[in-house]
Amino acid sequence: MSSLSEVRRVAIEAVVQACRACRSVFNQLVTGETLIKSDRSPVTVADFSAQAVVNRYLATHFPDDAIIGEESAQDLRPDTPVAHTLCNKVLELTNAVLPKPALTRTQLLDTIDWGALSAGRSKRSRRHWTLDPIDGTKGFLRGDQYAVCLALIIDGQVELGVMGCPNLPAGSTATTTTAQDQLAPGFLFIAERGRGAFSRPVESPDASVPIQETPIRVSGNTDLTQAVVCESVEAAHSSHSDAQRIGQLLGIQADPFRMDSQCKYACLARGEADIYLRLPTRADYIEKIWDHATGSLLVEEAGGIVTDIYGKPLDFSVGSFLSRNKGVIASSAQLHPQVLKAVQETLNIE
Ligand SMILES: Nc1ncnc2c1ncn2[C@@H]1O[C@H](COP(=O)(O)O)[C@@H](O)[C@H]1OP(=O)(O)O
Ligand SMILES: [Mg+2]
Ligand SMILES: [Mg+2]
Ligand SMILES: [Mg+2]
Repeated sequence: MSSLSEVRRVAIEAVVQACRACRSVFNQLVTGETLIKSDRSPVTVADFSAQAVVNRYLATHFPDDAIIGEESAQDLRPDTPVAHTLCNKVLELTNAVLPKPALTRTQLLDTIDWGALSAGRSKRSRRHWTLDPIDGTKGFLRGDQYAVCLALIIDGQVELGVMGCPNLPAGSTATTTTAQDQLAPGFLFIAERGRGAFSRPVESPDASVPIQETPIRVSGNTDLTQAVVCESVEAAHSSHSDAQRIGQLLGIQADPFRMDSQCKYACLARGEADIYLRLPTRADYIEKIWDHATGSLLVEEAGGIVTDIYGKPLDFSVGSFLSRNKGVIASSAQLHPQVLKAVQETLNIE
């Protein structure tokens, strides 16, 4: 079994290289390189490539570990010109960042599907990874925020989380990203259960200078009138109208800031926002583990609390879905009881 420091090192390297693949795509992305999945959500060559890169690192270093990743290579496998073009593009991107030898087409497809192909392991294993290769694909396509999110789950508990946010500026809650932000290195966040949460640049502007990690903490603000709430850009992912009513009940003055992806958890963890609300828009939507595993550990290790709208901790022990939870409320430990109460009053939860 590898030491935790080795696991941490490999997870960071995998996410850094996946971020590199995403960045190189953004500058060249053309419409034909986006697919709409059966659930109507978009997926790009960058999502496939980032999943291939991370899975390759994990499969090489931890061949016995199971992986639950968001994407599958199903749309790249058909023997059609469209699938071939897409697949070649993913292959080129992936091989540009992975160590040699280069992957073949078949190896690429199997690497993307590594989690599913080795699914038997997740039943036997006490530990597995979960990966969202690009969380916030809509943000990515707009040139705004997105995150590469990797987490290690052992016995149903998230133990390690690494989140790469290539477009995230330093200490700004601006929702749109400037050309300058896209050129900056962005931020990478690391959380280890019981060992704290840290921030560093995704890459060093100067390869000869070692990258420093800085510990991060949630905000110490206890004045709700001054609190900053963050929520999804997409009203379909979190109810903006319920959040507005909750904000009024709490006496919050500022408008919420809207941002795609788990970057919201990172902004909370580094004290830039006070409250993250993810309020259900549909009774039948069940959150997926890869959308919350990394972010929730980051906030907890930075001193915050993460629950669902019932006040229950997120339960990562039941497969790919958070089927025992509904919505998310995250904030500092001081503010959480008041926020939860306002959410429950507004949503008529007994
Ligand atoms: N109805 C929904 N409620 C909550 N989250 C959703 C919903 N539909 C999709 N999502 C997920 O929200 C995530 C983005 O969140 P955010 O709004 O915070 O950027 C995506 O991973 C997306 O999953 P998917 O990739 O399967 O579409
Ligand atoms: Mg998606
Ligand atoms: Mg995704
Ligand atoms: Mg996601």
